Amino acid sequence: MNAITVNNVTKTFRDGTTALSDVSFTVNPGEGVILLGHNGSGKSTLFKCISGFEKPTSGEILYGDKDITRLSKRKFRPIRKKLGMVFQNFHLIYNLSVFQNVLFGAMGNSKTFLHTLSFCASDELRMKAMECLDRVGLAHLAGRRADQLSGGQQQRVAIARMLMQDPEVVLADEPIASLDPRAGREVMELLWEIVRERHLTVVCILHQTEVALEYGERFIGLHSGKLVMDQVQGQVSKEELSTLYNKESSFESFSKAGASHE
Ligand SMILES: Nc1ncnc2c1ncn2[C@@H]1O[C@H](COP(=O)(O)OP(=O)(O)OP(=O)(O)O)[C@@H](O)[C@H]1O
Repeated sequence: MNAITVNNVTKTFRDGTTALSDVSFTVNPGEGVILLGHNGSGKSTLFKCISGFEKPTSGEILYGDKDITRLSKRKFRPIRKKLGMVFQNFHLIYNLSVFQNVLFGAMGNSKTFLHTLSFCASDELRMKAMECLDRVGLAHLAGRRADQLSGGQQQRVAIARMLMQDPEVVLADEPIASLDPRAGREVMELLWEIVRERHLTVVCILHQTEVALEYGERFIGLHSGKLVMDQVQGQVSKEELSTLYNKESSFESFSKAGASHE
């Protein structure tokens, strides 16, 4: 298992918007980090940089000892496979079955796209897809079209699809934002159970401060592109987390506990 180290990352887009400004922190293997911040604070940009969809303008992002910002697409591919993504809007293929959606999760590990189509997939892959669906409690819905599921069920399918990848790291971008409170809790409970049982590293963007406090071991806060909070559980209150959502907040009172993680 590898640590993820973000070193002095700045990202300025072509139109001059600086989304991240000199951001540094390390996520240790197996750590459960909640990333918080107001709309536009840079959370998604940071995720895109960590998952290789955006290149930082300066700084480096290490996966273990490899600087992913300098790797070619080909060299980055095996690392990309270790990064499982869960999105707010699930990103399923809605006119395909639940089973087929989960099989697609193996695409990065399979030799060709064809190997992940249900009629071409090996028995081994098919069995694994059913195991992943079973883990999220949806094996009985394998044959149903993805668009005929509730939001909570769709997110569970997305989690099963991610498990097909055998990820080391889970990057969850507001995984419960599209769900009602009850379904959201169920998804968080399931996601956290899975990351704990597999000792996965997780970085999860959340807007719900109570949920964040319940699940996070560590809280990283961004404000206008800057890292303004890095605290472990027990060091931070709901009120302090809430100040991250006020663009006018001043953060001088927060110590960045990052030093304790380095
Ligand atoms: N491709 C882009 N080109 C120009 N500016 C961008 C681009 N992507 C994001 N930004 C800007 O960068 C800043 C950070 O955006 P980002 O989406 O990372 O924030 P966020 O914290 O994820 O917000 P939200 O909670 O609303 O998803 C914003 O000002 C946004 O408008």
